Amino acid sequence: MADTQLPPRIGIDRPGSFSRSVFHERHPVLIANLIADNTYPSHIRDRLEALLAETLEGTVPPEVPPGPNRPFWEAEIARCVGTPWNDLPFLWAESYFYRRILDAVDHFAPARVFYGADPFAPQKQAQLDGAELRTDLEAYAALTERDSTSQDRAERRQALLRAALWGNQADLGFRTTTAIAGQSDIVVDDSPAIWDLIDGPGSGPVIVVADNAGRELTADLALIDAILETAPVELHLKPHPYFVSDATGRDLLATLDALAADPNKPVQALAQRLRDAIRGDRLRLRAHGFYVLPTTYRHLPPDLAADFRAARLVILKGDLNYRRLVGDREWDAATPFGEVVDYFPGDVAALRTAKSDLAVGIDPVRLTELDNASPEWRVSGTHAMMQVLH
Ligand SMILES: O=P(O)(O)OC[C@@]1(O)O[C@H](CO)[C@@H](O)[C@@H]1O
Repeated sequence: MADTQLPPRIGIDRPGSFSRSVFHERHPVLIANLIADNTYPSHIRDRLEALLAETLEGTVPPEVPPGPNRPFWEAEIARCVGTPWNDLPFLWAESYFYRRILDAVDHFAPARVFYGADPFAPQKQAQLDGAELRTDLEAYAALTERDSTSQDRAERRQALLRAALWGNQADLGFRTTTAIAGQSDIVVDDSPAIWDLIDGPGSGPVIVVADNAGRELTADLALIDAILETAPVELHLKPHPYFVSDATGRDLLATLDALAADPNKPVQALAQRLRDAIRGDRLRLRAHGFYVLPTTYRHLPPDLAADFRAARLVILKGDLNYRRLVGDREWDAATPFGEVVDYFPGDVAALRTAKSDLAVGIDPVRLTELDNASPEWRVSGTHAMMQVLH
């Protein structure tokens, strides 16, 4: 589909909309949490509160916040300076908001005390230490202990894929103001095609573009371990903190440590296999500046496009990757997935729990049922989808 045919961008101006609630209801709690969780001196707390006030009532200032991708942000801010936050596109505004948070807490300020510190680390660590993750790991241990027949193996692989899918509920940005109300439904399930691509011919890797640290990354790593039985894997991570719990390289290392220290032997063995795979370059790790930009996958940098083209499958995890894949726009949810993402350079699978207004590729009859039965299904995190283009 050509750029000119795309529907309008989702904004944050409409009263009562989900996107507006993210800025006007979620972000005040998010900033309060940052201030409560971290030992920030008053000037950093003041900056965070001023940023929040600016996003609620102010306009985009001319200063370019420090950090990577500077030329990109210089051009974007030159274009948007003076624009009221309320008139910005949702995805752009959120991406810029998180960069401004990192500026406010001195994340990119060399020689300052909080240089490089992750403002969301206390929340991420609490999830790594939490009871929910312990339960996940018990379930993993039980699942992997009874693997003898080929049917068991197929069931185990499918269980790991589903765990990685539902792991996306553990997103701490979403949980800032929303309690999870269970796992209701997989609205689209293209999982047979996912396994066919993973097990298919060719020497290219499966690329997994991670989303959240903690429980989601743990489930992703268990899935990656299963994929490694048939294909090399490349795990793509954020180069710096973003959208609260997005996984960085440091989060990966902390997760491997947590798995290695777990009392369950199968979990310790998982950590060992993953570490061996990293040492042996069968599991490659990559961070890329593209993953912290508000642009969509339509505008991939050439190096990532080449990697995606050479991969046997690209698995995009989570809601934000979905928004960037299909475009954060007012789609008719019945628009075929393949029509929307036909631009993608290779085979791609999107695994997300629905936590924002947009969806595509939903069967029209199913869509009517969903809209009638639970009007909040697009934003409640209780509905999931696994969609494939190949
Ligand atoms: O990418 P993720 O972690 O699945 O979700 C990102 C998210 O928390 O951010 C947006 C609101 O800030 C929503 O799209 C979604 O709820």
